[in-house]
Order: sequence, then C-alpha cells, then structure tokens
Amino acid sequence: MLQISQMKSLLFIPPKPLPFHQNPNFKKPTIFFSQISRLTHSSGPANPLPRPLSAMNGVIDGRDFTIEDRSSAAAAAPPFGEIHVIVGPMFAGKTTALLRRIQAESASGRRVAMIKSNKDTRYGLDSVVTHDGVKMPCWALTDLSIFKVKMGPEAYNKIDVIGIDEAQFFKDLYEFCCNAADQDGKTVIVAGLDGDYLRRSFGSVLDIIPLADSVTKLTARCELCGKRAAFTLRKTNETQTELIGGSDVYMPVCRKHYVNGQVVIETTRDVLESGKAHCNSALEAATVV
Ligand SMILES: Nc1ncnc2c1ncn2[C@@H]1O[C@H](COP(=O)(O)OP(=O)(O)O)[C@@H](O)[C@H]1O
Ligand SMILES: Cc1cn([C@H]2C[C@H](O)[C@@H](COP(=O)(O)O)O2)c(=O)[nH]c1=O
Ligand SMILES: [Zn+2]
Repeated sequence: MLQISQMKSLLFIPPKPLPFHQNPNFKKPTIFFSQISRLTHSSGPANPLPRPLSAMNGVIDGRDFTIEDRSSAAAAAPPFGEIHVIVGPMFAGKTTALLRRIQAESASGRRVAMIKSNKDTRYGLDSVVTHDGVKMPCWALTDLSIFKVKMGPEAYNKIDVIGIDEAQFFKDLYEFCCNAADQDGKTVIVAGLDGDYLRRSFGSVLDIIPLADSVTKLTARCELCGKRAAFTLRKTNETQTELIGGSDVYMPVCRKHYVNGQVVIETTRDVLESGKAHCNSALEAATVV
C-alpha cells in the first residue's frame, strides 16, 4: 500500500506557466502576410479601402503578436500623409498662414505644390495672393480630381506637400484629401471659409474636419469695433452663396456687429424691394390709365 506522500511523488504536477508577457523566454512571434495587401489595394476615389499594412502589433488571447507585410506592394507604398485645415472668416490671414506653412515645408527640402479654385479670379489665375499682396504661383483648377491628370502621375508622385486655397469652392475636397493623405502619403494643407455670409457651412470644408490632423480657426479684426471677428458680413444685397469679391463686398465682423449688420442689410433689402414693388404697381396703374 502506497502512502499519500509516495503517491504524490509519482505524479508530475507541472508548475503554473507565467503569462506570456512575464516569461523571459517568450519571443514575440512574427507572422508574414502578402494576401492582405492585395485585398486592401484600391485606387478608387469613393470609400477607399485601407492601404496595405506594413506592420501591425496586437494581442490575441493574451499573447502579443506582430504582423509584418513583406510584400512588394507594402515596400512600394509611400509613408502616410497628414491633413491640416485652416479656417476663419475673410481677412483672417488664412492665405498668409497657408503660404507660410508651404514656404516652411519647401525650405525644409520637401517638394510643394499650390492649388486654388479657378472661380476666384480676383488676382488672376496664376497665383495665390493674400489681401496684402504676397503671392505664390499655383494651379487654378475647377476640380481637385484633375490635379493629378494635369500634373502627370510622375510629377504628382514626386510632390510631398499640397496646399489648397479657397477650399470652399471644391466639390471633391473630401475625396481628394482622403486619397492624397491616406493612399498617396501627401501632406495636405487646406485653407478656406468655414462659413458663408449667412454663417452656414460652406462647401465641403467642415466635412474634412474628421480627416484632419489639425484644425486652426483664425479670426480677423471687426471692421466696426476692432474686436476679434469670426464672421464675414456681405455688404450688398446679393443673395447667391458664391459671390467673388474683396473689401468692396465683404467685411470681417464680431458677433454683435454681424447680428446688427444683418438686420440693417435685410431691412434695406425689404425697403428696396417694397419700393420696387410700389414703383412697379405705380407703373402698372399709369400704363392702364
Ligand atoms: N478689412 C480688411 N480689408 C482689407 N484687408 C484687410 C482687412 N483686414 C485685414 N486685412 C489684411 O488682410 C491680411 C490677411 O490676408 P489673407 O491672408 O489673404 O486673409 P484671408 O485669406 O483669411 O482672407 C491681413 O494681414 C491684413 O493686412
Ligand atoms: C463670405 C463669402 C465669401 N465668398 C467669396 C469671396 C471671396 O472671393 C472668397 C473668400 O476669399 P478669402 O481668401 O477668404 O478672403 O469667397 C463667397 O463666395 N460667398 C460668401 O458667402
Ligand atoms: Zn464689432
């Protein structure tokens, strides 16, 4: 008959293993893959799939793992880009800030290109120009999608940083920024109006905020009191959203002067319109007689 102590010595009870991350002998496994890169490659503009992963770390069932993509697609993929957005009312210094950032990138050895909307014909089409007259040569385009085509793919591939001015006028701003930064590895610096003269969201500028690495809202000086101005007041009676102009048509204003200014402009419009209606009915009456 075996004693309990003898029975115990016959049994092998292995020691409880240490968790993986505490075990000094544990080496992080490396998994290589090449299929995923083929599945995730996409050049389509709408809702693009993520580009190939070059490396991914994670934990499954408490174990650390690293996945490395050694496929040629991952090796050829450019680094990821960035998106920086500069918004504010007119005369806030958006174009000035954009030009400074682009010049700083260029001075640090990166290749830059500047785009503006060809709707803005205020200072000609060959340059981006600030209200103070500082300029930089640019591509004046209807749509951002034609930039790659106009430049040619080889020249496009060489560019590191793209500046976009008057971004509120580009319908395809979201798709362009998404592809340029996520797929093509470009740094994109976007300047535009966040709001129109009625303080409504302007074009697609606010749509790209979720894509952005940074967002800067600049302010101007209220033309009526000198305080910070976050809004643009249209001084004329025109009501279309897009109306190209400078200080002849617009002025930067604080909240108080925006609200008061709108009342004055709307009242003036009503008076003029009722005056016109009055004139018209007087004319009609005169013609009948
Ligand atoms: N009410 C104004 N009218 C004309 N120019 C102005 C006015 N307020 C500011 N500015 C000038 O405009 C410059 C900013 O120009 P810019 O960078 O082109 O602005 P934004 O692109 O935001 O319209 C300021 O540095 C200032 O010298
Ligand atoms: C407010 C407002 C502006 N615009 C136009 C007027 C100018 O041509 C540009 C803005 O130029 P800036 O570089 O920011 O000074 O946009 C418009 O069409 N509609 C508006 O409501
Ligand atoms: Zn004011």
